[in-house]
Amino acid sequence: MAPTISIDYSINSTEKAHQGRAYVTFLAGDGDYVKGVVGLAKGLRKVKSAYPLVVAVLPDVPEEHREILRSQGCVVREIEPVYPPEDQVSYARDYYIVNYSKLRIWNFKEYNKVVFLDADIQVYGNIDELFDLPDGYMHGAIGCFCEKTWSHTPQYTIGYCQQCPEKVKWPAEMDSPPPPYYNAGMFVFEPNLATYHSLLESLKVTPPSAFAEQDFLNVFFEKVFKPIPLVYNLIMSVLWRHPENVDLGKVKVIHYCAPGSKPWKFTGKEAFMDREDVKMLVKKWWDIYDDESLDLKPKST
Ligand SMILES: O=c1ccn([C@@H]2O[C@H](COP(=O)(O)OP(=O)(O)O)[C@@H](O)[C@H]2O)c(=O)[nH]1
Ligand SMILES: OC[C@H]1O[C@H](O[C@@H]2[C@@H](O)[C@H](O)[C@@H](O)[C@H](O)[C@@H]2O)[C@H](O)[C@@H](O)[C@H]1O
Ligand SMILES: [Mn+2]
Repeated sequence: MAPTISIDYSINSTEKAHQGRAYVTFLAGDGDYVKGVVGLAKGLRKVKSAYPLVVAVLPDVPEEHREILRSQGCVVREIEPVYPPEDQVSYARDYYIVNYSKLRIWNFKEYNKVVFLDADIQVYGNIDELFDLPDGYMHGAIGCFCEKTWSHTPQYTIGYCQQCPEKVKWPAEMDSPPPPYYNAGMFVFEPNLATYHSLLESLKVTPPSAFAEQDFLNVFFEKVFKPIPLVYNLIMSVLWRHPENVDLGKVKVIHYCAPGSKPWKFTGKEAFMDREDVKMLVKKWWDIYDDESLDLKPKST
């Protein structure tokens, strides 16, 4: 009688927890941001990330682009757009209105922990440890108020920045300084249906503002926001606004959000784009994007 071999298909609790983890990015339109997602997929593969990259795509992302993403191992998931209430508002950049659709990822309930990354982000060091950050918080890296995009704010007017709160003191007559404000290009959270519905309900009564969903998320999660080091989301402009806060050799995540810094449309003509560190980082991005050995199915040599 052949021995019966019982195969244990039960997975251990660690593997089970890890199964619910994913990197998520967001793609809208039929333009070149798809190159950002391909670069991100290859960058995550290069640093041997243990979790899949899910791409939340708006309906206007063409099937051809979705196929490219699937061929790079991405999970492509269509989401419906989210629009803020109709209102007169001048966004810091006209297209920011599209970014409210990021809110749909709180409905990705098949995942219990998500690291969100903008498509103009590249990961140069493994960041899987972010999934072990404590539950119940919104983890993110604080941004910078020194770019012209902030010229409409009191902090910009008085020269205050959270990256160097001692440099220009917040005047007592202006009450308290703004609470820590994170850049919504990278954050760590748990999808949750109740939170998702609360976000959508709250958005219905929140007038849109210059930084669209980034402003909205900062207010919504203010009480549970936990800052994490800049190494996990270095806003490129910090390189020249706060060089004392950056050790580029230790940075794991670069966010190509400075005007003119998107690698796929880099001309080097905008302000600060002729810097050696910027040109090096753009080349670094292209080296990964063009590296065929990082394709999901490397072309047979
Ligand atoms: O036409 C667009 C505009 C934005 N995005 C997505 O929305 C994110 C936020 O926009 P962006 O990164 O341009 O804002 P920034 O960080 O530069 O202010 C992008 O990274 C993409 O993931 C997109 O896919 N298509
Ligand atoms: O829709 C609003 C966007 O606002 C943020 O970008 C801005 C903001 O961070 C400013 O602080 C910087 O000055 C600026 O350069 C940068 O582009 C997020 O990166 C993006 O994902 C998205 O949320
Ligand atoms: Mn971005």
